[in-house]
Amino acid sequence: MDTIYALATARGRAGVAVIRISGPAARMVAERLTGSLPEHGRGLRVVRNMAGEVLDEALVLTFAKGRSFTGAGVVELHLHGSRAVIDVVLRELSEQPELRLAQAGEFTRQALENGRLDLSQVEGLADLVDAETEAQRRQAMRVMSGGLGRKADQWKRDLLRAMALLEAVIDFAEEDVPVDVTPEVTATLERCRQAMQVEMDGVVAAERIRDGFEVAIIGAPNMGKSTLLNHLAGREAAIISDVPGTTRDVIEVRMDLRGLPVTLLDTAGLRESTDAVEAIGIARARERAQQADVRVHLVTPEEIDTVTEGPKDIVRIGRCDRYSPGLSGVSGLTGAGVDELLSAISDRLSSRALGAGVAIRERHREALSVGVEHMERCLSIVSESHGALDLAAEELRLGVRTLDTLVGRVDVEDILGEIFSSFCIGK
Ligand SMILES: Nc1nc2c(c(=O)[nH]1)N(C=O)[C@@H](CNc1ccc(C(=O)N[C@@H](CCC(=O)O)C(=O)O)cc1)CN2
Ligand SMILES: Nc1nc2c(ncn2[C@@H]2O[C@H](COP(=O)(O)OP(=O)(O)OP(=O)(O)O)[C@@H](O)[C@H]2O)c(=O)[nH]1
Ligand SMILES: [Mg+2]
Repeated sequence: MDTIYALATARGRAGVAVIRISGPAARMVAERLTGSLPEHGRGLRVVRNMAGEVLDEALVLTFAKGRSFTGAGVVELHLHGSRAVIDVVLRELSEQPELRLAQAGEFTRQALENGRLDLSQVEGLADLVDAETEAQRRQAMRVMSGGLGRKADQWKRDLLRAMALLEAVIDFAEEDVPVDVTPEVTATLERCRQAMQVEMDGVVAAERIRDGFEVAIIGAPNMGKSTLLNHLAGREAAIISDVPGTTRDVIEVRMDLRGLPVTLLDTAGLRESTDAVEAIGIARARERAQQADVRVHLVTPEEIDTVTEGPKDIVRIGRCDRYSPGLSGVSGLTGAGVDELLSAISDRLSSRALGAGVAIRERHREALSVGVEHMERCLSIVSESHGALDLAAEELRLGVRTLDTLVGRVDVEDILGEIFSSFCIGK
C-alpha cells in the first residue's frame, strides 16, 4: 500500500488546517519533519523543512496501524490554517520520495480496503460530507454508521437458514425425510422479502432527500412570483418589474426548508404570448412545473377555484396585501402568508420524504431487487410438489451473493471508481 498525503481541511484561511499522511511510511516521513513523534499519540512539534528552517508549530497526532480512520499508520499535522503554511508544508511533503498526493477519496478507499468501512458506509460518508441540511445529515449518518450492512447481514442469515433447511432435505433419501421444511422455508423467505421490499420502496424518498426537492412557483404574469422567490431566497435572485413577462428563464435558488433540501424555481408568467422568446420561457415553465415535487400556484381571487388541486399543488392568492384583509394568500412584498406557505410546502415534502431507510441509492435498490427475484424463484420451486430443491438452494446462494454486493464483499471494483470520484481530495 502506498503512503499518501493531502490537506484534509478546506483550502484557504482558517484557524487550523489538517494535513493527513497515511500508509506504511507515514511515521518515518513525519519524524523527518518533526524531529520526533509524540509518544502518546499527541504532542506539539516544530515542523521543519529539509534545510532545517522552521515552517510552523503543529499539533501532531499519530495513529498506529489498525487504530486509525484508514486502518493504516496515520500522522496528522494540525497546522496554523494560512495559505502560506499549508503551501509550504504540502511542498515539503511532495519532495519526500516515499509519499504521493492522495487522489480524491483515497483515504476512505484505504479504510475500505483495510476493512474499516464497508461499501455502503463509504457511500454514507460521501453523503455526510456533502450534507447541507438536517434531513441529509441524518440520512447519511444512518448509512455511515452501518445501518444497511446490519440489515443485509440479517437478511443473509435468513437466506442461509432457509438454505440449510433445504440442504438438510437434499441430503436425505426421499423416503426418510424427517419433516416437511417447506413451511419454515416459505415463512422465512416471505418475511425477509417483505423487509427488503420496504427498503426498496424507500429508495426514491432517500434519493430526493439526497438530491433535493424542486418547488416551482407558477402563475400568470405580474402575480408576484419573482418577488416571492426573492423574499424566500433573501436576495435579489430574479428581476422584478411591473412589465408583465419579465421572467423568462427558469431561475433556481437552493434553500434549506425546515431541514429539507429544496430548489425553488421561479418561472415565466403563463399566458398566450406572441413573443417568440417569451413563448420559449413559458414552455420551459410548464415543463419544469410538470416535473416539480410541489407547484405553488399564485392566482387572483377570481381564479382561485379554477385550479384543480392535486397532491403536488398548493394554490394561494398572490400579492394578497392588495386585497381586503379577509382574503388570505401570500405576499412577497409584505411577507404576509409566507410562514404558512412554507409550512404547507414542508408538509407536502415531508410526506414524500417519508419511508427513507438505509437503502438510499439506485445501486441498493437494484441489488435488493435482484436478491428478491432469486428468493421468489426459490419460493416458486419449493411450492411445486416435486421441485428440484438443489436448484432452490442455488437461488438462495445467488441471493446471498447479491446481498454481499451491497456492502462490497464481492466484485464491486467497477463501481468503486464512480463512488470515489465524487469525493474530495483529503477524504
Ligand atoms: N482529526 C481527525 N478528526 C476526524 C477524523 C480524522 O481522521 N481526523 N475523521 C475521519 O474522517 C472523523 C472521525 N473518524 C475516525 C474514525 C476512527 C479513528 C480512529 O483512529 N479510530 C481508532 C481509535 C482511536 C482512539 O480511540 O484514539 C480505532 O478505532 O482503533 C479516527 C477518526 C471525523 N474527525
Ligand atoms: N402589492 C404588492 N405588489 C407586488 C407583490 N409582489 C410583486 N408585486 C409587484 O408586482 C409587479 C410584478 O412583480 P413580479 O414579482 O415581477 O411578478 P412576476 O409574477 O414574477 O411576473 P412575471 O415575471 O412577469 O411573470 C412588480 O411591480 C412588483 O413590485 C406583492 O406581494 N404585493
Ligand atoms: Mg417574474
